Amino acid sequence: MSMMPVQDAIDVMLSQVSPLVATEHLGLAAALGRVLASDIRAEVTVPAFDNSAMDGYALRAVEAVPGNTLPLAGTALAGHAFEGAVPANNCVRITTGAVLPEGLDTVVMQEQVEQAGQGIRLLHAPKPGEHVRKAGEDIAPGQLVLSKGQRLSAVDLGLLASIGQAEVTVHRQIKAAVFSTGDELIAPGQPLPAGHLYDSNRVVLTAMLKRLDCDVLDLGLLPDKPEAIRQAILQASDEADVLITSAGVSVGDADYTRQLLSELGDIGFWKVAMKPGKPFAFGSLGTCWFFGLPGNPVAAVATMDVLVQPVLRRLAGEPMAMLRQQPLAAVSAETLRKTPGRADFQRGFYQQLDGQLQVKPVGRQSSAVLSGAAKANCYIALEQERGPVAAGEKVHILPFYQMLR
Ligand SMILES: Nc1nc2c(c(=O)[nH]1)N[C@H]1C(S)=C(S)[C@@H](COP(=O)(O)OP(=O)(O)OC[C@H]3O[C@@H](n4cnc5c(N)ncnc54)[C@H](O)[C@@H]3O)O[C@H]1N2
Ligand code: MOO
Repeated sequence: MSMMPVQDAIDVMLSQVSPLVATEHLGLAAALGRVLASDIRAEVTVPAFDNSAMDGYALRAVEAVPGNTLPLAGTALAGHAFEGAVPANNCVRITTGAVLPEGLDTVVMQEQVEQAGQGIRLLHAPKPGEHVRKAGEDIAPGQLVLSKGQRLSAVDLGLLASIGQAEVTVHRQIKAAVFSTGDELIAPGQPLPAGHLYDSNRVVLTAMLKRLDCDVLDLGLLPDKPEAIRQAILQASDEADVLITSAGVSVGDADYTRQLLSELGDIGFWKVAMKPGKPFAFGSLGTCWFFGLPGNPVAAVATMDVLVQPVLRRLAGEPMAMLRQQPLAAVSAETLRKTPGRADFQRGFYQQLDGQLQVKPVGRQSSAVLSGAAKANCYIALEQERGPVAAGEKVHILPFYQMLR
């Protein structure tokens, strides 16, 4: 089987999955990171009334002649409006957010007046409407506030609260099963026998899935025994929407996962022209999608970020238009090794320097070494057919804020 270019692999997967249809109603406190299942339109006006943007004095702009003294007719505090009519050539003491009294149109900041007996003396001529927030200037009734498919941020939740909404309808969470395989693996916290290493992939993958608000079904650390792996695959296909495994997808003697998958389900494709991450497998087990990630820790992370992330976001209900990762242009500070044939996702650190982004590789670039990846803040994404990069050449980077870190 030949290697599939990265974008083709993403396109093939996206052409097959569609958003989970089930939805649920959640209170705002539980909705952070969830994906909206319908458009949200405002039923209210925000702000609901003309109000003051400053602490100061409300008046009529036509009566505000510098040097004149205006007597105080009363007080308007936030939450406690001034009731009644304001006599001609009077003003009202007002605080930020208080209702603008009937008939008044302008607010003068308190720093721009002098106290004068029972009133104030104006030091400047305000513009009509100065420091007044008009009713509806933020949101009008019927206005689209948030669109279906939007993943809710902290600010989005605040926006919903500001229009009086206490609940939202969101897509249900993706149920994602995860397991690790390998007789050489030991759970963290245990002593490490000779020839073994700790199972870090399951920890990383679970955390990355939580970043996308998935409900994780941890099927544990499995030995290289076909029967154990078969049971886990069957459980995942019964209970989960996706199964994400690491290791066992290459050509080694104990690489059972891919073998079992072709027996129990369908392999869509295997091998992507990506470094790290070549032995990635995609397929299905009935209604459960399967992603077989390479065992090397950095390869598992990179394939999760670049290949699996868009597919999970689509499944969660995000629109196609939101899924494409947005590379930035940067200048490489160093020469980079690269051979044509696979798109390379080197781990880099970028910063702003002399008005442009500059990037350099960090740590050892081996796909078995997590320490370099932990210091990086971006992938240096080198195109499939590109060769070595000289210092000073333009490259594309994918900042980790777009990734599942
Ligand atoms: N003859 C070939 N050998 C290899 C090829 C190839 O094309 N031909 N590809 C290499 C590449 S690239 C990768 S990546 C790995 C992927 O192999 P597998 O996905 O089958 O994974 P394993 O061989 O079982 O393990 C690879 C490596 O990762 C460690 N590992 C596995 N699971 C975990 C875990 N949960 N936590 C931490 N580390 C893990 C494992 O011990 C190995 O060191 O194959 C190359 N070989
Ligand atoms: O491509 Mo493997 O996934 O580099 O080490």
